[in-house]
Amino acid sequence: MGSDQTQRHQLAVVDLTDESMKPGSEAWVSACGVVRRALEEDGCFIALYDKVSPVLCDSVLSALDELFDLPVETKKQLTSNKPFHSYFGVSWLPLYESVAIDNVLSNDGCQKFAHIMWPQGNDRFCEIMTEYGKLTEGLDRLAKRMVFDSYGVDKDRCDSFLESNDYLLRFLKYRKPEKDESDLGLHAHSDLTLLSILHQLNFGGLEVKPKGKDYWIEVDASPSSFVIMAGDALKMWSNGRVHSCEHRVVMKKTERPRYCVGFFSFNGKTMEVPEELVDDHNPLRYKPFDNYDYLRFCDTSKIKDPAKVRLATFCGVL
Ligand SMILES: O=C(O)CCC(=O)C(=O)O
Ligand SMILES: [Fe+2]
Repeated sequence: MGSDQTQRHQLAVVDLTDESMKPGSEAWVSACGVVRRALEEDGCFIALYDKVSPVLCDSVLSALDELFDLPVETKKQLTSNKPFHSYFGVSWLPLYESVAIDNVLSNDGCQKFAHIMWPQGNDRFCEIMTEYGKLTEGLDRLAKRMVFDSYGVDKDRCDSFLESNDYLLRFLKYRKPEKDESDLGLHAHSDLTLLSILHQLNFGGLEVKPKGKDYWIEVDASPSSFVIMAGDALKMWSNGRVHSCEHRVVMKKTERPRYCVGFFSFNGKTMEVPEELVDDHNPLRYKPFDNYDYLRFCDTSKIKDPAKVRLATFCGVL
């Protein structure tokens, strides 16, 4: 449906490489407006961010080749008591496989992961992923600060919110489809996160569906462009203003596997809608909630419900 519409619908691009864009400056205020509109209408925007260098991207790519070459039995040893934090590979998504480092920025997050994958550990892998994680955290903080600013929620509240953010660094590999196999890499879904930052390392394939539309927009890959997407938790925090982005992956015709890195944020403390986002036109829609309770809630059959329904059943104000 509507390939013309798809071509006309461009996702917002926000250039965060501009060092002069400091909070409070004219450029910052205008960019915050773009971010807010994009998250409300499309659920995502493209951030241009050059702190993660092409050299680091290449190192991540080689590290991922090495990681995914390990036997499936080894990767399956990655388990977690948090839902959606373990190895993921299922027969109904034959092209897709992923593993993740929980608490990637903690002292032992990477080390614990590396010891599961390589019994002797892997210092080089940890160095690369720690550097990558820190730089991507910078982008996450910037994006959240822009969201808070755009809704008039002050810096101190943003800082204290960020203090209780947890980060999961997920590595995703998609093999090329065999002849007669579907090219669907990952089914349409929205994430349970606050923000999901997706970095398509070598090939595109990610598609997003803008709010209320019936077409998909392809997102190009480049080392310096990151897709910043709102998840269900940010939708609840924003009193339903932000759209929790629906997305999927359709594999391109490539010989090489596609690699993507997802930097997913959750909040470890009870979250509530800030008072700035509630008024007569926008009455309170969600009760205070716990992000990890929400993951546990979705871990059962609820994950199959449309995002709107599962959010309302989880903590909607009746
Ligand atoms: O591979 C991608 O581009 C998307 C991954 C994704 O949507 C996810 O892990 O939730
Ligand atoms: Fe996703």
